[in-house]
Amino acid sequence: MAEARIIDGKQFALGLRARVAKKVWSLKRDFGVTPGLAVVLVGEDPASQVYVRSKGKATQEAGMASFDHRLPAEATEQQLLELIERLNADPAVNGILVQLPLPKHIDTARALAAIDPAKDVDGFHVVNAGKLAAGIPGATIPCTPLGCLMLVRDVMGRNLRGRRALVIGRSNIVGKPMAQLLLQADCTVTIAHSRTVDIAEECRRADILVAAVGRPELVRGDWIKPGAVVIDVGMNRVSTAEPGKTRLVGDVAFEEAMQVASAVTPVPGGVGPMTIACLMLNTLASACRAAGAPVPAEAAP
Ligand SMILES: NC(=O)C1=CN([C@@H]2O[C@H](COP(=O)(O)OP(=O)(O)OC[C@H]3O[C@@H](n4cnc5c(N)ncnc54)[C@H](OP(=O)(O)O)[C@@H]3O)[C@@H](O)[C@H]2O)C=CC1
Ligand SMILES: Nc1nc(=O)c2c([nH]1)NC[C@@H]1CN(c3ccc(C(=O)N[C@@H](CCC(=O)O)C(=O)O)cc3)C=[N+]21
Ligand SMILES: [Mg+2]
Repeated sequence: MAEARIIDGKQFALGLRARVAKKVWSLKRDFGVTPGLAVVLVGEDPASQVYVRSKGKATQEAGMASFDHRLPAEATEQQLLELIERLNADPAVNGILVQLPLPKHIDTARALAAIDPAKDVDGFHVVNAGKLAAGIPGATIPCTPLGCLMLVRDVMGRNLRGRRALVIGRSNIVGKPMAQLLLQADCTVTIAHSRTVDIAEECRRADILVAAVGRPELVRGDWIKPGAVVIDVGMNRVSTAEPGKTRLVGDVAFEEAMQVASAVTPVPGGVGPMTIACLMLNTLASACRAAGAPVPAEAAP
């Protein structure tokens, strides 16, 4: 069989960001509104600093206002909650993203609950998670699952009815909302996790396989159904033969998957860039709702 198609998430994300930038411009022209995204980083974790910088750059490239807020690693939970309250009250801020993970002395659930659900561009607030689960329109959809669904539809078409989907991972930020989206799209959805008995066998049934685990190359080629579409969310930094040098690998053994699947996302260049593009889309959508302007259809899949 021929090798699988490599799903170019980087290219798709560039296109999405260009569509967002156009709509930002018309929102300015027609409603006099410039969307604004505030990113809050607590502490100096180098990986988080890299993400936060690329989010700020993407925000400006989309013509939106970017607000950067840094708190020291020792900041108290109260200081973070006060900052979130100020951002909730600031009309120039349409989106608030509190970069995760937070230092251990801060209660993540409490911080996320403090964000105004209308400004929760991550879609992590229980109001948005609940709306997604209950099928209530107007929810903000978490960026990574939304981006994954866009890539699946780009390959398989919009109609996913009756497809068997397996999501590996059940976190609130990736696995669970991913499963909800696929269910809403009429797939037959299974969720696997660390207590799943025979994960390879579950994988072999799946037409759509989404791996969001955080285990380098866990998913092997012989776990994959021939012709399946494989979405690799994993971002694992592993050491190489060269001392001090690291590289990024996904949760899927990419070369093996390419021999069996019909399409596979690479790491990097797959899901990661889609997460950022969907964050831009969600920020635009929040600004549209605040201004009473039509919400882009792509934000409500
Ligand atoms: N590209 C992007 O934009 C993003 C990438 N990521 C990446 O995606 C991955 C997952 O992230 P996240 O959901 O936050 O991670 P979590 O650690 O919160 O969740 C991991 C999930 O995988 C399950 N799991 C762990 N080990 C196994 C195993 N051996 N077999 C089966 N299931 C297992 C866990 O099961 P249990 O619940 O039983 O513990 C858990 O449900 C990470 O690599 C992360 O870096 C995350 C966000 C965005
Ligand atoms: N509140 C919050 N929201 C998040 O959405 C959030 C978060 N916290 N904490 C961390 C994770 C991780 N995450 C990524 C975003 C972009 C890439 C990305 O752009 N990756 C590129 C480049 C990777 C590289 O080269 O380092 C790629 O995969 O091609 C990856 C991962 C968002 N997260
Ligand atoms: Mg996200």
